Amino acid sequence: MENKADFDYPHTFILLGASGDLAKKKIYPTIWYLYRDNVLPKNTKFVGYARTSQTVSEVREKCKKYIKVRPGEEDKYEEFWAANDYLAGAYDKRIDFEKLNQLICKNEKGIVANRIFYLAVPPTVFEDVTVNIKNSCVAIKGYTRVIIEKPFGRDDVSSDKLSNHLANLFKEEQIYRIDHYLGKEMVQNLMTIRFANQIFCPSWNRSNIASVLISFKEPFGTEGRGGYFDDFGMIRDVMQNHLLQILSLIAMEKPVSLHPNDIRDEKVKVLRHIPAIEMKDILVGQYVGNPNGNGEEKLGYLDDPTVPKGSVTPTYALAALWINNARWEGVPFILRCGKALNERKAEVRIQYKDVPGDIFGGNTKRNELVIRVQPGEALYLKMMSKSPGMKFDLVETELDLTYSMRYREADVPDAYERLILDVFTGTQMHFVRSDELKEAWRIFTPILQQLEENHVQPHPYVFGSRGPAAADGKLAEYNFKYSGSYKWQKPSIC
Ligand SMILES: NC(=O)C1=CN([C@@H]2O[C@H](COP(=O)(O)OP(=O)(O)OC[C@H]3O[C@@H](n4cnc5c(N)ncnc54)[C@H](OP(=O)(O)O)[C@@H]3O)[C@@H](O)[C@H]2O)C=CC1
Ligand SMILES: O=C1O[C@H](COP(=O)(O)O)[C@@H](O)[C@H](O)[C@H]1O
Repeated sequence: MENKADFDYPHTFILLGASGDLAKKKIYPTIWYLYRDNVLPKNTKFVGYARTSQTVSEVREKCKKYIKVRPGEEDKYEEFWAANDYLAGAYDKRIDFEKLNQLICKNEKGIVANRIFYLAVPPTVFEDVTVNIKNSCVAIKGYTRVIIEKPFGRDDVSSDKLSNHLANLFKEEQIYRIDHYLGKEMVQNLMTIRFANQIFCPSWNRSNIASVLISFKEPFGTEGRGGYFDDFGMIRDVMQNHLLQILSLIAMEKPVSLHPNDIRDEKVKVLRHIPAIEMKDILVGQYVGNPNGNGEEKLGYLDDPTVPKGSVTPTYALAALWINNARWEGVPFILRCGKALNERKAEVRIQYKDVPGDIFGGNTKRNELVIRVQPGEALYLKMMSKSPGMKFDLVETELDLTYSMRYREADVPDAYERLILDVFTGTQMHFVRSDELKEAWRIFTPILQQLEENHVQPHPYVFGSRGPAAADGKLAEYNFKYSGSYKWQKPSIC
């Protein structure tokens, strides 16, 4: 936090794009939960702004489906909406932003007051909105912070343009680039797992680790969002941001301290060791229809009427990234993500090398440290043990930290709750810095260009399957061994 006393000043949270999907599904519910839990500064007001002419009651009605109000919270909920205002205005008219400024000033009473702008708007109006905030709406005394959502450009050139545009208007300390995966419990746990456990630190390197697999799977397709998605594709949607962020937290060196800039310095450093992805190291896929997916017909990506005919946009991608430094040279970091797959899952698998000098007749299996981000946060280490009893056989088993069992009372907050609260407290640890973004685009832009210019045909995979058949072959190629022999005995409480 810049200054603890900041929390005593009036704050205004301004949601631009307040009529949109993200606003109603995610941002309004999140600010309500933060308000309900009394973690926001006492005098916080909320202002929605968008082109649509509507009242606060209408906004409230639209959000109803997505907001949870528990019994006993009704009065607080009324109070929350009473702290809300809404103004309709254009994104490109300075005069409208001057009106917005007047509305914000109502809460401020001429003293020090802080303002947070959340840009839940499409990239097309991004530049206008930020210029208008700068010209008409910055706090006179107090801070102005701006939260922005991806896409942060679509390649290195457009991302640099956006970064330069923002840098001309705001200081880096004012800009909070959200990658909501950085707000997830197990992603935030990565540094603790690594740097607070002597057992992992010494083995976290090329001498011991064979490969690292970072996966994101979703069981649904683009579902009418195909038009938007088609312009970006799976690599830009998930791999270049969420999965690469996870990679950098797994691979970076220990930061000097927990200061946000020390952490981000290390993330940038490790990214600088990664060369741009080569064509030989990528496999892309696109889902096709499944007449009997989960008991009902599932349409293929190209069947979505909002998707351009014959599109080769990937809905699945697997890529191996190489980190050319002393710790990781030769260890493949496999990033894998896809829509319309068999399950919802985000996880990391750190697969250790085979035990050298085997004395167990080749029956040992590799250790694997699995960090399950979602669903059901868990950390488990697959290991070999003697089978209990008279025999001297080996069994594959696990050391298991399943959150729902170990921390039954814990309330794991949603990623957006943590991240928005971080903006109020002024901590940028879990936000993307501009130089990180630059490195991310350096790694991904060439391969995106090659895929697009060469119109590379994606491998088809059936909606609801594990992805293209060729992907498992790729995993083996990158020294990720799947034996299929591991069996987990689900505890009855799980
Ligand atoms: N604490 C907990 O909650 C714990 C839960 N478990 C559960 O036990 C089950 C098994 O554990 P897990 O570590 O996943 O065991 P496995 O090593 O058997 O891995 C299973 C995963 O491997 C992948 N896979 C399947 N076929 C192949 C193939 N031919 N080639 C390569 N990969 C393949 C699949 O994921 P994909 O489709 O993504 O490739 C599958 O989910 C899981 O459901 C796990 O969640 C285990 C331990 C603790
Ligand atoms: O950023 C994105 O993430 C979501 C998945 O988020 P999760 O928190 O539900 O795992 C994904 O559906 C979307 O396409 C992508 O833009």
